[in-house]
Amino acid sequence: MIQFNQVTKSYGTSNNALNNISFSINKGELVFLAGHSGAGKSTILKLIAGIEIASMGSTIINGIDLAQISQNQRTFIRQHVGIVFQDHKILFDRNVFDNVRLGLDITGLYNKEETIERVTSALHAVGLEHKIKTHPQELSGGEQQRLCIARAVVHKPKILLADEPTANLDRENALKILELFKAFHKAGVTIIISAHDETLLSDYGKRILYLNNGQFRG
Ligand SMILES: Nc1ncnc2c1ncn2[C@@H]1O[C@H](COP(=O)(O)OP(=O)(O)OP(=O)(O)O)[C@@H](O)[C@H]1O
Repeated sequence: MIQFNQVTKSYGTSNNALNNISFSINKGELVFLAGHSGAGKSTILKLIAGIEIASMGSTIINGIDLAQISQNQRTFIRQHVGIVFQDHKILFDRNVFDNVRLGLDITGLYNKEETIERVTSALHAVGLEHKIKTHPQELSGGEQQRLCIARAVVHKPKILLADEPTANLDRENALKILELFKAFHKAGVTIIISAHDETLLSDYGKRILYLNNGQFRG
């Protein structure tokens, strides 16, 4: 379902962010991306989401080479991808409901009733249904992360990408967030989670891809 063939990504600086990497991830897999700051984890996620394009090599999602498609097709692919961004991208002038609703904008086809149903169901899935009218500044760090996850899944994506979703959380809250991803995984979603804290990941018995300076190690 996700295939990288000899992918190199350069941002025009002296070192490549990714250097000739190849891997594939099957439909329904849960995979962790581990590695130091600057190793290239976010770059892999951005390539899968079609936010960035590979400089060399091919990035294939569901048999479609992202380098070969039109902007419209790219939007279509992105409708099947949910992203939990590293910098959260929470809008603090809107309440929880409106922040989650933003996740539906990429599809934009829902009437008011469907919108309410989808947002409520996403908030229920992350245990935030009681905070629907709350403003984000009144949420704890863990709750803000749950809000980001609800926004990422509200359009029911087939692929869920999460960039350092456990950063800045204590171990207890980080484990709760990982449990949430496990629940989406059980529901059949393909999930890729980046994290620099390898000790957190090792207990999970899932596949871990270790990155070091834009290449896989081990
Ligand atoms: N937009 C950009 N322009 C120039 N260089 C970039 C850009 N984005 C990333 N890089 C560089 O590419 C390399 C890989 O960055 P990337 O963000 O993928 O790493 P990361 O493993 O996600 O790091 P972190 O854990 O700190 O988020 C780094 O050297 C980074 O400085």
